[in-house]
Amino acid sequence: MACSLGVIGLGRMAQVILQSLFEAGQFNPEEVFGVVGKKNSVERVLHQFKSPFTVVDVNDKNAIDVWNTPVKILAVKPQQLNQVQEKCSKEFLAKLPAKPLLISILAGVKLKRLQSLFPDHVCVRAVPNTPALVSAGLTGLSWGEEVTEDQKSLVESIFKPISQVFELPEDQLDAFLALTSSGPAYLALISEALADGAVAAGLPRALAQSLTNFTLEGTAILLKKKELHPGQLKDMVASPAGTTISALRHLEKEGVRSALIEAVILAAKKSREMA
Ligand SMILES: NC(=O)C1=CN([C@@H]2O[C@H](COP(=O)(O)OP(=O)(O)OC[C@H]3O[C@@H](n4cnc5c(N)ncnc54)[C@H](O)[C@@H]3O)[C@@H](O)[C@H]2O)C=CC1
Ligand SMILES: O=C(O)[C@@H]1CCC=N1
Repeated sequence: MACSLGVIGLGRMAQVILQSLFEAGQFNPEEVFGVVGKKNSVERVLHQFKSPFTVVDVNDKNAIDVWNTPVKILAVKPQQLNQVQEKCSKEFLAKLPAKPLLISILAGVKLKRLQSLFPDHVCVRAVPNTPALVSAGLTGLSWGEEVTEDQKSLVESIFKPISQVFELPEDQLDAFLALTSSGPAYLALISEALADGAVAAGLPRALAQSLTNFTLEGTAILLKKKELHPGQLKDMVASPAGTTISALRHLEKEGVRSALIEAVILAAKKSREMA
């Protein structure tokens, strides 16, 4: 049976997307054809999913079948893009009724480059993030030339069950990625550090981590629901001569605000360099 969805590269982010698509019933496992980079990854991926979908490694003779799918998610690292392009089968592409859709989630790689590497495809860029695993993700989308309204709807139907979707001009995608795709790692680091602080101040580890997560979640909900500016919330919490203002004073002295600003700028710069 010809598969409807090809996935090239089944690392961490592709697995998040695929897992969520299966859970949302958006694709059935038997409709999916996956290609991985190494032979021993086949077993790892199948074990992880526990659902029977076709996965082969890039050197398998059947790997070429992935080019026979009308929709593909390209999820290798930017450095692996040329290797993928070398295996692209013109023979299959010529047999497809319409130009197939290639959805690239690669950081930084521009539509212009994708279109020149894969001229027989209609290309789209999607910038997802890991909270998609719990349907709380964000995805930035930029459309390549020739994308039809039907293809736009199809791409949205892939990402909407797992994330809020934002259509953006392509030149904003690096900043979007630096904030939302890399963001979970910054917040995880902050979460771990805050829990360490609570342990140092006397709480048991598991309780400290759980309370930290609730505090982050509650704060995000409060800011969003009440449409508060972060500065307003800070002022609501910091009592005169109280605990919070002494902690905030220390954070400012250590340059935490500036470090976070620079972190996002650096991630956006790195994304641009990956192009
Ligand atoms: N991890 C994240 O949170 C996000 C990642 N991205 C982008 O998603 C892409 C994948 O990232 P990760 O999943 O984190 O990386 P990863 O390293 O976990 O996954 C890449 C996978 O591609 C496989 N691969 C290598 N060469 C291949 C080939 N020729 N054919 C098929 N498969 C091949 C590798 O074996 C590996 O499993 C990157 O381009 C990254 O910029 C975008 C947004 C968020
Ligand atoms: O760290 C990375 O390069 C990828 C892209 C954004 C999140 N993870």
